[in-house]
Amino acid sequence: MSLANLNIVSPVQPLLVPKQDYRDAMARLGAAVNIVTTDGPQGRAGFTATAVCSVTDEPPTLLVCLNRSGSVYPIFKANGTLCVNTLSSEHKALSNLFGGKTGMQDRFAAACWSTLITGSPALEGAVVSFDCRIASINTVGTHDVLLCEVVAIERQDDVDGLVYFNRGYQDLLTSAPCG
Ligand SMILES: NC(=O)C1=CN([C@@H]2O[C@H](COP(=O)(O)OP(=O)(O)OC[C@H]3O[C@@H](n4cnc5c(N)ncnc54)[C@H](O)[C@@H]3O)[C@@H](O)[C@H]2O)C=CC1
Ligand SMILES: Cc1cc2nc3c(=O)[nH]c(=O)nc-3n(C[C@H](O)[C@H](O)[C@H](O)COP(=O)(O)O)c2cc1C
Repeated sequence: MSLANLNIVSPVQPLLVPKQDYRDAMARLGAAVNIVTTDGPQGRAGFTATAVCSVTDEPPTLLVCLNRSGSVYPIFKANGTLCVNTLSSEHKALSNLFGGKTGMQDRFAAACWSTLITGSPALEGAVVSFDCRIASINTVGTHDVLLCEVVAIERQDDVDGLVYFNRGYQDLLTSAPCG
């Protein structure tokens, strides 16, 4: 038999773990907290996201996983640009506000914003803001994976970071206390 005829994908599908087991396990995987924003022809929108990570530095690319059932989904897709604002320890209330069910006006009124290149809102006081154009989109289950090329960066090196772990927030100190 030639190698080309070998069936390397098993016809027997292994059973998948239940959704709640997966969520309980993912709750133990700490992650940075971000507010992802956009502005453009379809208007302004933003949402809290932990499903963000670096893909490659050539070209500088990160990914954002966005639930297609969210009110913000069609706005991001149509605008084609976004800004990933990584939150500091001062931003816990803002994270909850952008985490759903609040109108866009109220979400954005709670903080100060500027713009970098794309026009997507950059959060003042963010640990870092990555201004991006959406280069491609892959659909996986309930989410779209947005592959985003970074066109501008703004950093603040002297603020403490924020991590979401065990369904709660933890501060990340920029410099450990002396002693
Ligand atoms: N990737 C996502 O879409 C995430 C969505 N959320 C949203 O925030 C709500 C509160 O989250 P938690 O307090 O952490 O409790 P939870 O029990 O609903 O979620 C636990 C963990 O599972 C993962 N998760 C939750 N919903 C998910 C989804 N639809 N797709 C993929 N992964 C998901 C995340 O890592 C989350 O921290 C969730 O119910 C969900 O709506 C939270 C974190 C990530
Ligand atoms: C801590 C936290 C992390 C979240 N991470 C994501 C994420 O990575 N991707 C996502 O699509 N939604 C995520 N969400 C949910 C969105 O923020 C929420 O669905 C979004 O604000 C849209 O809500 P709306 O449909 O009420 O406008 C997260 C929520 C919280 C509180």
